[in-house]
Amino acid sequence: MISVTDLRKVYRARSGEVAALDGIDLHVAAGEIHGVVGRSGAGKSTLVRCLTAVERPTSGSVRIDGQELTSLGEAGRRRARRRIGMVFQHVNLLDNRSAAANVAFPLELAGVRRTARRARTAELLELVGLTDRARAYPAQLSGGQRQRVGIARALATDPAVLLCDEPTSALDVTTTRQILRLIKDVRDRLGVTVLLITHEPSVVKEVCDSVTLLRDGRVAEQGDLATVLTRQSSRLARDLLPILPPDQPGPFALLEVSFAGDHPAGGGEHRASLAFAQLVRHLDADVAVLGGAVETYGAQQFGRLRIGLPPTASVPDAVAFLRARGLTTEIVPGPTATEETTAETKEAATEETAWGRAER
Ligand SMILES: Nc1ncnc2c1ncn2[C@@H]1O[C@H](COP(=O)(O)OP(=O)(O)OP(=O)(O)O)[C@@H](O)[C@H]1O
Repeated sequence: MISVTDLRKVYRARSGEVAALDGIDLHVAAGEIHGVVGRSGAGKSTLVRCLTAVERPTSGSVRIDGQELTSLGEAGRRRARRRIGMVFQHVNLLDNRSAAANVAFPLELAGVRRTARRARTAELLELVGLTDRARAYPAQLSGGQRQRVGIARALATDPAVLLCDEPTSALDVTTTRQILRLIKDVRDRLGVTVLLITHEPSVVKEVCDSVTLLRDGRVAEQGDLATVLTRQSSRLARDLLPILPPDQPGPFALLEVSFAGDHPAGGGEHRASLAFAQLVRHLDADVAVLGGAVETYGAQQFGRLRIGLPPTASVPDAVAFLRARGLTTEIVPGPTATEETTAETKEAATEETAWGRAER
């Protein structure tokens, strides 16, 4: 549905050229919710402008719903924009129009007749849970309600893609969660493809099926959520499943284990805890759980655990054992390892880096 290939946008500034986007590939299947996350300056706004054909890329291709945007003239770009519903951080509703009239506005512009307009507006207000606030003016609505009106308005012309640019950045935690649930609900009911741009990694784990981490105009990490969160040295996994560093060094070699799988309560196997129990038996040594973060989203459970191995245990053996059971396992380099394990740790860590590079 959304297909961006080798997209580059270079701005000429007084200080020289700035590559705001430097070879972006991004493919989002129909009906998927894809998150694009990145810090300030990563290139998110430039990407939004290229996707909405407001900005012409320096090179590369942007296809939405099968249509190439980069080669269109002004009229074609205007038409293409109608296939994209936009939701912004600041909703920009028309103050002198009621919620219903705001939702109806794009239908008026598209020349939809009054009766059809009314029916569609009622349907959309019902979809976003605002039927009883149809006559309220923006000043009489809360921030979350205004965003709901914004979502209904974006969906009015039945777009193929809903592009949400920082849709929750101005909202509190509870309202953020409600709006994200609404976006998911809208996708489930209408099958619309959603691209959600945000600087907050936590937004991604709430609703996204897949994610792209942008850094300095490039794709730093990309894939479905489970793959990205269990990838070796994933920056997103560290942000989304943070583990506090240990209070004090102990006589342990430290391993970090990441996993994703079906939630055990839903009948899924509890791969990680099974593997740890087996590891204890295999090593015939105590394995300490020193920290961790486990979260459940939908039917999936994601986790990162830091475990400590006693000096008697072989680190490479433990790493191989856990990896063979499908768990992403990394050695945490640090001063906590004993002399004997340090050599092994370094060796394994070198392998680790090479493996990471090979994978990329
Ligand atoms: N019109 C422009 N002229 C020159 N440089 C620009 C222009 N627009 C963006 N840039 C530069 O391109 C890079 C990416 O900017 P962009 O606004 O896309 O990032 P962003 O991820 O949206 O950041 P933020 O979250 O702060 O909005 C930055 O280095 C920015 O300074």
